[in-house]
Amino acid sequence: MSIKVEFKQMLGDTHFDVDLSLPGNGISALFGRSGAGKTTLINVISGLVTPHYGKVTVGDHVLFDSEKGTNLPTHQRKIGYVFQESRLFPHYSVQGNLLYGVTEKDDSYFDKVTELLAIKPLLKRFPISLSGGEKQRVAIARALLSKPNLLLMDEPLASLDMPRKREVMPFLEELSEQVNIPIIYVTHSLQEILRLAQHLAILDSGRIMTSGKLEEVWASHAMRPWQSFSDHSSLFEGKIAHHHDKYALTCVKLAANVCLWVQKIDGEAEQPIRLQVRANDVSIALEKPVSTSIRNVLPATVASIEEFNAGDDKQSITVSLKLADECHLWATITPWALDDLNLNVGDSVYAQVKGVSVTQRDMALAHH
Ligand SMILES: Nc1ncnc2c1ncn2[C@@H]1O[C@H](COP(=O)(O)OP(=O)(O)OP(=O)(O)O)[C@@H](O)[C@H]1O
Repeated sequence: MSIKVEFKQMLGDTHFDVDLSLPGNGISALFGRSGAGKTTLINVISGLVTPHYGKVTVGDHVLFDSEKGTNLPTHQRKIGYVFQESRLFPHYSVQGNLLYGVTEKDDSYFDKVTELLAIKPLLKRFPISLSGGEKQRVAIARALLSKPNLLLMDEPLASLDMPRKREVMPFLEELSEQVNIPIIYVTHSLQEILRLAQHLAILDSGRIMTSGKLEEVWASHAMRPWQSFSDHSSLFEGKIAHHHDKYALTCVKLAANVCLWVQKIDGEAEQPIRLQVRANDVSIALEKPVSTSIRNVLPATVASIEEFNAGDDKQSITVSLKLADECHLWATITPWALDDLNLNVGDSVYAQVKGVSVTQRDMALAHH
C-alpha cells in the first residue's frame, strides 16, 4: 500500500503542483523552508484544503478525486492529526480528551496506546497541570485512538524546549515500531529527520524537489542548501555484523565486504542500524596507511570530485568515494590536498574514517 497525493492549486503567490507517492509504512518526513507548502500539502490530505484539481489516496481508499467528484469530509478520512500545540480540551480530563471522538470502545487498544505513551498515570489530570511534553504525548495518543489509516504530524516537537523534545522523541521512535500506521511528519529539524524518518520528501515553492529513501535523498544535491560546510555527511543503513567484546566495539556491515567499527551497541547480529559519517571526519590516503590509530580504513574508488564554496574564505573539495555498489562515502578535503594527491575520478584510494555516529537503531525497518 502507498499514499498518493496529486494536486494543482494557486494559493496566494504559490502555484502548487504536487505529485507525491509515499510508502504505506514507517515515517515519511516532509521538509522544506518556511512557506514551501508543507502545511498546505498535509491539509490537502486531511481535507482542510480542497484543491481545484487533484487526487488523494491512502492504499485503495480514495479521499479526494476532483475528476470523479469525490471529496470525503475530514471526519471520514480516517486520519489522525497532531499539531504543534497539543490542542487539548481544557475542561476535559486526560481520559476525557482521549475518549473524545472514539466511537467504538476498545479497552485493550486504549491500554496499549496509553502504555506506549506512558500516560496512564496522567489519566485523571487536566491539561492545565501537564507539562508541554506530557500534553504532546496525550495529543499523540488521542490521534492514535481514533484508529486512523494515516497519522499526520505537523511539527509536533516545535513548541517544546530541548529537554521536552528529548522526552517525547523516544515515544515517537517507539510509535513507528509498535503501531503499524504510516506517519507523515512535517519538520524543520534535520536531527528529527535523522532519528525518526525512513523516507524524505523535500518541498520547495509548492513542488516536490525530491522524494525517496532517506539515505538516498540525504546524499542528493537537493540537500545541499541545508548541509553547511561543516555538517555535510553520509548516511548508511547497515546491519550489526558482530561485536568485539575486548574493545567494546561493534562491527556494522554496510555492504557485502564493507564494515565500520563503532562504539559497542547492544543488539543482535543482522539488526538494522543507521549510521552517519561526517565528511569532515573522512580523510583520503593513496596507499594503505600502516601504524595508524584510526581503525576504520576502507578501500574505495573516487566516484566524483566537486568544489564546495561556502564563502570566500571557506573553500573545500567534496569527494564521493565508492565503497561498494550503491554505497558511497563523502570526504571533505582542502584544494591543497586535492592538488597534492593529484586525485582523479576512478583512482583507487583508502578512506580513513575518524568518527561514526549511530542515529537510529532497528526502527520501523521491521515493517519493511
Ligand atoms: N489559504 C491561503 N491563501 C493564500 N495563500 C495561502 C493559503 N494557504 C497557503 N498559502 C500560501 O502558500 C504558501 C505555503 O504555505 P504553507 O503554510 O503550506 O507553508 P509551510 O511550508 O507549511 O510553511 P511553515 O514552515 O512556515 O509552516 C505560503 O506562501 C502561503 O502564504
